[in-house]
Amino acid sequence: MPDSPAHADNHFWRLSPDELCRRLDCTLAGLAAADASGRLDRFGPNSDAAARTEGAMRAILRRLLEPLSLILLVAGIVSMLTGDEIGGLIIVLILTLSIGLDTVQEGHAIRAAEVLRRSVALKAEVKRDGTFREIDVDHVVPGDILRVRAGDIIPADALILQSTAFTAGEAALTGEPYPVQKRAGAVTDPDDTANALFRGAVAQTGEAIALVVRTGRDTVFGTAASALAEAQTPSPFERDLREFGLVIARATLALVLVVLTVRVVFGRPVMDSLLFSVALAVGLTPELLPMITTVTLSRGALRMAGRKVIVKRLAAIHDLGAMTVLCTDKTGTLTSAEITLAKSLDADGKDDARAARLGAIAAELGGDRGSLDAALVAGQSNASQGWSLAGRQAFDFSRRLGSVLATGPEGALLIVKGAPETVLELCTTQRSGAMDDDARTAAIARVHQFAAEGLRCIAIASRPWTGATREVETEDETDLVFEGLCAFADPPKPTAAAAIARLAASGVTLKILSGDDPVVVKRLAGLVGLNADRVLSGADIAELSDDALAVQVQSTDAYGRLAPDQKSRIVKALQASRAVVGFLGDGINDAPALKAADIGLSVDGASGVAQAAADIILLASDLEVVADGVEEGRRTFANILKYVRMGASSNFGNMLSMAIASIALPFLPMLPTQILLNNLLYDLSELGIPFDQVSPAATAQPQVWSMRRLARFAAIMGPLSSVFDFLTFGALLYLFKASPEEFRTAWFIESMATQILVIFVIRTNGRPWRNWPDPLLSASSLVALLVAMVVPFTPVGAWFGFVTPPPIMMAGIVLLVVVYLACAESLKPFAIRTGRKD
Ligand SMILES: Nc1ncnc2c1ncn2[C@@H]1O[C@H](COP(=O)(O)OP(=O)(O)OP(=O)(O)O)[C@@H](O)[C@H]1O
Ligand SMILES: [Mg+2]
Repeated sequence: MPDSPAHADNHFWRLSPDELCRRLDCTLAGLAAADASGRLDRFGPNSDAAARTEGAMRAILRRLLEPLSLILLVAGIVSMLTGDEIGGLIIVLILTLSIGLDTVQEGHAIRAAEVLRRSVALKAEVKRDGTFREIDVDHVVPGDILRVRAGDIIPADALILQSTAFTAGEAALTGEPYPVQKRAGAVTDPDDTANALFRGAVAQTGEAIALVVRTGRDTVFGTAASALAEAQTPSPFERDLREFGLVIARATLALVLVVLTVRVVFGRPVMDSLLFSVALAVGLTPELLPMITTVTLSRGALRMAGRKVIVKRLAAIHDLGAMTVLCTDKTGTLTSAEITLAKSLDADGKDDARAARLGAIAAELGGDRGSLDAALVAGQSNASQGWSLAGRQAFDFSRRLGSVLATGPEGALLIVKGAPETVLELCTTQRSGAMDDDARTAAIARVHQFAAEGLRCIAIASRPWTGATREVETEDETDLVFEGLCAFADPPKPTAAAAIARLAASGVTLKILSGDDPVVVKRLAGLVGLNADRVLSGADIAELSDDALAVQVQSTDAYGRLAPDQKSRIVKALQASRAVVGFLGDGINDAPALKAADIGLSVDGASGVAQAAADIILLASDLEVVADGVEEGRRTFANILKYVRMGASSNFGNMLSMAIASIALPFLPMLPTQILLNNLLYDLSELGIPFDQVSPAATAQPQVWSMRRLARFAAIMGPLSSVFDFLTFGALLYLFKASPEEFRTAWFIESMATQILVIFVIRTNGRPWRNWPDPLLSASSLVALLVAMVVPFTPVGAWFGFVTPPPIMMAGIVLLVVVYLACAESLKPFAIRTGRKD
């Protein structure tokens, strides 16, 4: 048998189950666990194999092969061979150290984040050793017997063996916008795939059992197009960050070429000038930026995990911190997940258990996975005893209706349940006689009265089935007998109001986007402290143009009776006015909105589509957890901003001064090895940034990344740094009459001190002494500074070409550094002042 099932047959749906079993060497009873693990080795994991993490050796090689590293390596080796052993050795040593530092930090961070992401990996239900069990989607193998239910993402290509009311959404694969019916049985048209499931489609309704034929990249649509594919477009934050790196890289290249050309044209030694230019380029490139971002984000992800928030897409941490509006569905987040059956009434409103019993039969046999169904089943134990399933029309969130054809003591009975107004429309009689408009109005009035008491209702209807039993069609759901109402208690969580207040205080507005009755939504909104003056319903929204909706969503915080696509429409309407929108939901009906939102939040145990569409998974379905996550997100972002600000102002400013000086001065302002040491120590000083704490002010409001604000910051702080560099040059040359060696040493010290110490100014928007950094950041910067200060005075300094400067020169340097820091602190408010349009 061929190892790749792709060879088995390109059109597996044309084959019978028996033929496929023969080719796949399996039976319809499912695999034994041992067999399955053998198959996993043979066929590989059911995933996009390209997503493998790189090993340490590869990571090192990748960094070594970057142009700058390569030039440095060659330059170091050439220096060693041509007599400058110490100089060459230093270059190679520094290169090794920075690559090592980078690899270890980043590798560690990426692994930690990966472990977290795995902990919320999607599950699939397959039959192993005779029973259905949940396994990681990656571990599904050809030959497995698979069970999928509404809300799942199909994990592999498979042939349907059995199905009930099963439809699949294949829009992502085939472009077909509507769910298609899927059922077992041979097809007559060879291109008809009604009996096939494809990896990445979404199970929309019902349930199916199927034989897995292909997995992973062998599947018909591969892994790229499907709902399982994790490929995401970069967020504005990621794009800008990359752009920022690119801008600096281009500036570096231009600068270095100018320096090199000018020096060579003026007859300076070529090799010296080349090495100097390369060192300058190394000093200029924000080579730590990717590492610092990854490490900071991963550390953020770890801290968030401690607060029950798992991040699937790292950049979502920033987006969460930037979020201004959070839309949420109602059940489970604002209310407790445990909905309970409170009352069962007959058509006239009298207490009667029949409605609940029929509801429970439909829920148990129907097998949908909603919380209302769970409450029905729990409320009427063993209701379905003696009844068996003959057909079904799975619950549809757009119609808000579903039905079950059951056979039992009363014969064959169609049981319909759903939203009261929908079901009542379809009823023509009730137990006691005809069902007229008055009776309907009375029933709706009862529903609203319950809603005012905090109970939500569904209606139950039935119809004796005549003729042979078969699958239920929409047309069958007419001429129904109204059986009564089931009322459920769905009380607000005790913590909800406080969490909403906390979110509001931190600049995040909450909006309820529910499929439930507007009356129920209105009451709940009032209870948890939201603006409940006005509730828009799905019907209201359908009347509005996109522009009109964009205006309405500004002032309306509660919505009811929304269809799934209306939830995403509201999200888009909010985005139109530049809000950063989060959506929190767990149902199959929330998936479109989760995708549309800037940040999709779901909960552990939510339906597969919701989890797959989400960027962030909450381990506890609680708004408190979201508020915690928002805080962490802002904290993480603030730390990334520190590094970016440092790079954009002090580091870049210093290297710019160096480039200008190298053209203006008759000697090199700093030797290549000195620049490399400078750069290494500077990098070292910043290692503590991801661990740093953040002032409460920096997390109080949504933090949006803004290139404009960064440019403003750089435009003020950069020149300031250069002014002081030139003051230093002037003082050294004309006041202290420094020799080239003294000049380099003194400037090395000045440049290290200003670059490193300014972090204490930049890291907070307030006064530095009001907000001390984390000990780790203090330690990393002060140790780096100490090394920079001490090296010139030791024998090691001589290897780098340092000399001991006279005390009076050192005093001058110290004075300059102090004045620089004071100036930086006084200019800071202007550099960070935010314009109204930001
Ligand atoms: N299993 C079910 N049986 C009968 N009716 C149902 C069922 N599930 C949902 N409904 C009806 O459809 C409506 C919308 O469903 P649901 O409340 O789950 O939507 P939602 O948008 O997820 O709302 P929520 O904000 O409560 O999570 C319900 O109010 C109810 O009337
Ligand atoms: Mg819901």
